[in-house]
Amino acid sequence: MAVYTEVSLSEAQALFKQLKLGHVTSLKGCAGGIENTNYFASAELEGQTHDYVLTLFERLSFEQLPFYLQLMKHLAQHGIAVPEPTANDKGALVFDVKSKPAAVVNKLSGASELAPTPEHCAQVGAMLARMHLAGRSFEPQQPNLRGLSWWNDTVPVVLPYLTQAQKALITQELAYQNHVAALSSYAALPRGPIHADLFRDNVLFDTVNHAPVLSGFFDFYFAGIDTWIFDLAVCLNDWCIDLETGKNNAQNAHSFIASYNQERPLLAAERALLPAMLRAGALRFWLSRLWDFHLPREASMLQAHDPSHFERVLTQRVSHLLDFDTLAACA
Ligand SMILES: Nc1ncnc2c1ncn2[C@@H]1O[C@H](COP(=O)(O)OP(=O)(O)OP(=O)(O)O)[C@@H](O)[C@H]1O
Ligand SMILES: N[C@@H](CCO)C(=O)O
Repeated sequence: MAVYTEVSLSEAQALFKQLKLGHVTSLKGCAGGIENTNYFASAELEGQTHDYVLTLFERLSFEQLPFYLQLMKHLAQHGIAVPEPTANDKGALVFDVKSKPAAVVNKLSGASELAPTPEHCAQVGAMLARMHLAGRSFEPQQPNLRGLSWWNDTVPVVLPYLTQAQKALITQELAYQNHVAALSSYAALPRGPIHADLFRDNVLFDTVNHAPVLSGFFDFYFAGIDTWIFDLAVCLNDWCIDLETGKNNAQNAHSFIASYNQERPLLAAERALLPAMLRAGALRFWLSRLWDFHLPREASMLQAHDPSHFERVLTQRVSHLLDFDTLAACA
């Protein structure tokens, strides 16, 4: 149960009053999630009930949060289905609840799809592309804090915990990624705000007439400025991967890339570097999972995910350099 900090109805009431969201009629701790305290709240305003999520951030600070919340607000206001943070009179999006930074966003409907089909992938791919385009007019800058410089800092920290074969794989991959990052074709890639963690559990779908309808993306707290193709690669490494074997699911990948490409045609340089970015995405999550697993932070509430899954994905991505059929199909 992800309620690390208890919030009373009257504390929620005070915040909702400040935000002019009406009278809180229900407040329930949310069982999902492991990083933050989340409450589902309903509030009545002018005879209508609206549903919200009240989040108390257990890891991120008051200073770090505006980038993420402003990005969500910007995307929501540009027609992308993401939770929109509520501002107070002064335009602030982060508030103090129980000495923790807190925010209130609208609740998206639906549920995560943990066994996605090509139809789910098509909808996520299209909205990912639209999200990238909508992000072009977002001005605040914050790098992807889980990007190359974090990999360079963190690989040496996890090395002592690895077997010889794992050490070889991770150091060779890091060297390869440093090489890619130095290429002029990499420097020229289009970039902007990316989600950077858009896994199956960060997307919700409704069911309408027995068919899935994407209701939105959430959990933007690893977002940052990075290449759009890296964001696409992170998605392909989760939505289009067999979780048992780490193997590419070509049907899902084709659907994901084709619908992304329809909204925003990939540049030749992006196509050329996609295989390298698939490796980068696998390295990023293998590394963060190794780091969480072997070096749990003090008093951390995070339950580490299985690192070996992304070791398998990386191995697959390195040995099957490119799923040519998938890319060719969306050319
Ligand atoms: N805006 C939203 N609308 C609907 N449901 C939401 C929203 N935000 C969060 N949720 C629900 O709350 C659950 C927990 O949210 P989230 O995944 O952001 O938790 P977390 O603890 O912040 O992060 P983590 O994914 O790292 O555990 C989600 O699985 C989702 O079901
Ligand atoms: N999506 C990440 C968890 C952090 O949000 C992972 O699966 O390792």
